[in-house]
This record gives sequence, C-alpha cells and structure tokens, in this order.
Amino acid sequence: MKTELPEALARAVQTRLAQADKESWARRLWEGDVTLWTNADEAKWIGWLPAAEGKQVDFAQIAALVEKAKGHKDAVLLGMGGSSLGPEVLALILGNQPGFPKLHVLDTTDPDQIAGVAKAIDPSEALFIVSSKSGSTMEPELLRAYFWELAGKDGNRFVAVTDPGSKLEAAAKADRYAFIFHGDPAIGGRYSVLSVFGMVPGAAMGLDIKALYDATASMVSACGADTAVKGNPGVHLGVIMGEAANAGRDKLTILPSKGLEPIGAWLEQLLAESTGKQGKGIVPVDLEPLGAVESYGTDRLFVHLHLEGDSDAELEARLKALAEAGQPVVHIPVAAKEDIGQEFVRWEVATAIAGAVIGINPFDQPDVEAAKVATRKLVDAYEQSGSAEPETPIVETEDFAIFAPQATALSPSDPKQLLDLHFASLQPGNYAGFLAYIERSAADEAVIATIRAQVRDAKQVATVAGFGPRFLHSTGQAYKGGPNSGVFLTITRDPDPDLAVPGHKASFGNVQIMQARGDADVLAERGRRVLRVHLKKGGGGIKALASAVEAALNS
Ligand SMILES: O=P(O)(O)OC[C@H]1O[C@H](O)[C@H](O)[C@@H](O)[C@@H]1O
Repeated sequence: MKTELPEALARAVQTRLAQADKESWARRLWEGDVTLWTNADEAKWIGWLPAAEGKQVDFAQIAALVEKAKGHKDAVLLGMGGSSLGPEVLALILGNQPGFPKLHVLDTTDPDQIAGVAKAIDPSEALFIVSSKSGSTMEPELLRAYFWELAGKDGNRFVAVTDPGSKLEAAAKADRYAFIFHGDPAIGGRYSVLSVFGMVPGAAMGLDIKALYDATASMVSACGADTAVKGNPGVHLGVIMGEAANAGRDKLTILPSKGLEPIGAWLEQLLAESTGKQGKGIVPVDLEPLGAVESYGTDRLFVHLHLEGDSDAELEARLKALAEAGQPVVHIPVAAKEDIGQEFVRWEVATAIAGAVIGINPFDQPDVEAAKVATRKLVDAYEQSGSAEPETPIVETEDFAIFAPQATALSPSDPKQLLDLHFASLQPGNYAGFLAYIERSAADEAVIATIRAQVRDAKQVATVAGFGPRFLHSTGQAYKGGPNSGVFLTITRDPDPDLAVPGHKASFGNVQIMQARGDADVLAERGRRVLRVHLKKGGGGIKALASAVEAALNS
C-alpha cells in the first residue's frame, strides 16, 4: 500500500498508529475487546476473523453442493445486502468456471429486473440459492415465493443459506430443499463474505474455495493479533480512514482499476453500515465519474485499488494530479484477481479499526430498521386495502411528478425552480444522493452517472447513487444515521409491466414504491433534505429528469 497524504492528515495518522501500537489494537480486535469500541456488544460480532481462515465452512457439505451444481446452466441467488453483495463481487470479478452455472444475483423488488432474470434462465432447470442470515428479510421472502412457483416447487433445486433456527430454515425443511447451509450468528451480514454466505454461491459457480482461502491466508496473518501495527495493512488503512473522517474527509471515494470495479458495491455496504451512525462516519462514493481536480472539495479521501495488468492512463494521471493538488490518495496494489479474499480481510479489519478511531460500534446498523418499519406499515396497509395511500405532488409535468415527504418550504410551481432550490442547499462538505427505485440497467446507470457528474461539477460536492431497495440494506444506514450532509433525490416510476407476487395483493412494483416512500419519509424525519421524483408511464423517463436537472443547474 502506498499513501500520499497531506501533512496534517499524515501527522494525525502517525500519532494514531503509535497509539494503536502501544495499546495493542490488533490483539484487542482479535480478542473482541469491547473497550476498543463503545463497550457495547462488539465481542459478539467477531466471528468473521476465524471465518477468513475457512473455519466457518463445512468443506464436505460444500463438495456435495459442487457435485450438485455441476451441469446446471444457471444459478440464481436471492438475497439482500451482505447476503448478495459478496456473491455478486465473486461472480463479476472471478466468474463461473467452465461446466458450472452462471450466477445471477437478485437483490431487488424491481419488476423489470426480476422479469429479466426469469427470462434469462430456464426456471425448470436452474438452481436457486435463497440466502438470508436472519431468514426473515422481506425481499428474499417475496423473491422466494415468486421463483418457487416459477420453478414448479421443486425443492431439489433449492438451497438455503441462513443462520440456525431461522424462519427460512424452517421453510427450507418443509419444502425439502436439497441443502441447508448454516451461517455463524457471530458474523454480521456485511462481514460474511468469507463464510458460507460468499462461499456457497462461490462453490456453486465452480470457484475453488480452498484455493481462495489459501490465497487469503497471507493477509489474515499480516492483519493478525501479533503483527506490529506498522506492518498491519488493515490497521494502517483503518487508521487513515478514521482519521480522514474525523478531519472532515468523510467521502471515501473508491477509484478501482477496471478489473476490480465490482468490489465497490460490497465496500459501500461494509463502510457505510459499519461507520455511518450517530451523525458520524464514512460516506462511500462509488462509481462517480472521474472529475477534474478542481471539481473535488476538501472532504475527500481517494482510494485506488489497482489490479496488476490493468492499465488506465487517464485514471493514473488524475490520481497523480489529485495528490499533487494536496488531496489524500491511497494506492492498494492487488497482484491477481484470485487474491480478492485478501481485500475482503484488509477492508473488514480496516473498517473495524476505523470504527475505533471514529468512536462507534462498527457491528450494528441502528437506522436500517427504521426504513423497514416504515415500509412494512405501508405494505401492510396495502395488503389490507388493496391500494396505496394517496399523495399530492408539489408540482407535475407530463414526464414526472415531484413530491416532498416533509412539510417543505420549497413550493414553487415550476419544476426547474424547485430542483434549483433543492440543489442550491448543497454546501461545501455536503453530498448529493440519487436513490433510484428503477431497474438497475446499464442504460439507467449511465444516465444517473451523467446527472452525478453535472451536480458534482456545478456544486463541487461529492455525489452518491443507489438503486432501491438494494441500497437500503447498505449505504441507506449512513444516509439516515451518518452525518446530516446529504441532499437526496429519490426516483420512482410507474412499473410497466408490473409483476405479481404469489399469495400477496401488493405486486413487486407496489412494494418497491412503498419502500421508496417509507425511506423518503424516514430521511425527512431525520432532517435530511429530500425530494421524490416519480417518473410517469409514457413520459420521457430518467432522461427527462436528467434534462430537468441540467436545466435547473444552469438556471
Ligand atoms: O441476510 P439478511 O438477514 O437477509 O440481511 C440482509 C441485510 O439486511 C439488513 O438490511 C442489514 O442492514 C444488512 O446488514 C443485511 O446484510
């Protein structure tokens, strides 16, 4: 790891590293010493450390799954947050091996995205992995109901990954699933990738799990209890992240080389859910288009993960210019993509250590629950009445309607003026968030990236984007519980066509909109600045919104 830090930050890091050394932070992490954090229940959550050595998986059971998976064309993973992001990174970075199924990860209620996967597979042939630690998360429950019907209720092609005693375990037994893999309740979802939650889908796509642990071992020992802090990559990175956040550089901007790009989604959850609480923490910035040096404020920490062999002259030149301009830049070289397990360990240790520096419990997620409760209420009301509570927009065009979940002072009848006022509240150190409850397609991602670049360049603020409901189980924690510096645009749309959920009145499309409304309500309750733009059926869609934002920024 190479660091280029401005002087004040470099000094703070050195002082903190000396303290970490003197006070044996690495050892105390491995021992689960709660005094390292907030004297809460942190000791109950460090099962991910032995899991990184392969101690949580049953290799014989994995071998049996490998035999079962061979020959299937597709495998579909149904899960959210920690149960989907790690598997997605493995699928996108390492990919399925010849003779093994392609892994499709579904962590959504978006009708188009679900229908897209249903169409891409043969439901009478595919293997389904239902993954949920708690076994009671709403999205995998609905997805399970949908694919169970579609797959002809063939339990022989279903696999459950869940903590012992969960509701999902009971359902899997009742429906005679081929396998039930047990997780370790001492591991939180976002730290679970090197337990069965990452390894079961990994094995199903033909990855050599033993080799993955072997390749990870050197990082586990480098981050070990007895390694001096100076040579401990996890502690070193964690101290930098924590000190940077404490100094107002709380937008950790992830700039990976191409081959490692998918890791950002996993990192976002790890960093945001672990540190973004009590008004403090790190706001991860992933997939933001590269900007000119002057478009970045003084609230950034840049981390470049570089896969050996990747070359990107523009990125390299920009990183050099950023460091020369006094921005902090951390470079992490990764020798081969097969070493991805090392990055999981480095960042998990770093995140736990950053939690110690920031002074929070890195293993809870107190604000995720609030959005779930608000959504449940809306969905339950829908299930009872068969319709959603009506709402009145502040302003409407033929393309979209804009709603404010809070009693808002913003009431212009012109959408351009309304969006202008919304973005005008962005101060230095704030960030703009785009929370899109639409299909996570390459086309939608590209339009949102364009909007982000425009806002970033016009206001010199960091921008983040999340697709709903996926981000609710990830960065949503920091948006609601972290620093109150986000200015959010929630984006919803009329589903077309919608998709029914077997046994429920509310369709996937209905649930997705309730999730957006519930989340926007909670954001507003927490004093966050938020507007919701609802894209109308038959209108210009997300592109029309992009034009309206551009016009507002230029007005
Ligand atoms: O694996 P599950 O129990 O279904 O949980 C999935 C996700 O749910 C919640 O939103 C948590 O905040 C996440 O940390 C977790 O990864």
